[in-house]
Amino acid sequence: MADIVFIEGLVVETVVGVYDWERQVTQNLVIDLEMAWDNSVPGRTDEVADALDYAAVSARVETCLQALRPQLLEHGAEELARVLQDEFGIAWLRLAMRKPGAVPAATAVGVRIERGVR
Ligand SMILES: Nc1nc2c(c(=O)[nH]1)N=C([C@H](O)[C@@H](O)CO)CN2
Repeated sequence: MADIVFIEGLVVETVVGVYDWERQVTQNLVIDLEMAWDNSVPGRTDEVADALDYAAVSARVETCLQALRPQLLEHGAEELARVLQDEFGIAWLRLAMRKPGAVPAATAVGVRIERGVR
C-alpha cells in the first residue's frame, strides 16, 4: 500500500520524562505520523467513514499520551503505535516523537519507529 494519511507537528502537552522534576510538570511532545491507508476508496466515495480520519487520530494521540505519562519517548511511541494500529486498523505506520528543548544544544531530539507491514 503506497497511500498515506499523515499528521505533522502535532503538539501534545503531557507529563513525560525520567527525572523527578519532570514528573511534577507538563512538557510538549511533537508528533509526526505517516499511516498506510487505501485512499482510493474515500477518493471515490467522498465519505469520511471510508477515510482514516486524521482529526480522530489526532484526538486519540492526545488522550493516549496524556493518560500514559511516559518516562521514555520509546515507551510513549511504542504504546501510541499499538493503540493507533489496534483502534484504527492501521496496517503500517511511521511515528516520530520529538521533545523540544530536552537537549538545549540540539535542534531536536526524539525517536522514530515503524510498525506493521506496508
Ligand atoms: N533515548 C532516550 N533518552 C533519554 C530520554 C528518552 O526518553 N529517551 N529522556 C531523557 C530525559 O527525560 C530528558 O529528556 C530530560 O531532559 C534523557 N534521555
